[in-house]
Amino acid sequence: MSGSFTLADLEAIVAARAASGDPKSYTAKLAAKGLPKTAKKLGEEAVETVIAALAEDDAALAGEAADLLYHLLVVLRLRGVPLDAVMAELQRRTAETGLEEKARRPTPDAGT
Ligand SMILES: N=c1c2ncn([C@@H]3O[C@H](COP(=O)(O)OP(=O)(O)OP(=O)(O)O)[C@@H](O)[C@H]3O)c2ncn1[C@@H]1O[C@H](COP(=O)(O)O)[C@@H](O)[C@H]1O
Repeated sequence: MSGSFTLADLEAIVAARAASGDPKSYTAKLAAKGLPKTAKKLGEEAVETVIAALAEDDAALAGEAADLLYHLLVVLRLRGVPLDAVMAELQRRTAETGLEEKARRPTPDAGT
């Protein structure tokens, strides 16, 4: 059980470790590589999560999802986007259904 541990708690850990310069910190090492490398890593974790969702057991999927959320928080940190901004957007979307929100999105340019 995770108790009261939240993504906001992990966000604070990520912020502190990214700024720590601690040679033993994976977060510091990743942050030092910069946004392009970290974003690429996030993409890899997303693919690994998809593979786990389709072909692995529940524990493997939970592990890959944890890797994905952690790497997302590192990317958000490097971009200076607080988790609160993501949560505010998700909360705003609760006012309507996903399909209603989708219908309001700009349609892709058909090339005309
Ligand atoms: N939640 C995580 C977390 N999830 C995944 N990972 C790391 O993400 C990496 C993903 O593994 P991969 O095999 O995909 O990648 P890798 O080959 O190890 O790394 P690359 O060389 O590919 O970059 C592993 O090294 C994991 O340890 C994490 N590292 C840190 N945290 C949290 O961050 C805290 C601080 O960690 P440090 O910054 O290491 O002190 C920890 O106490 C945790 O709470």
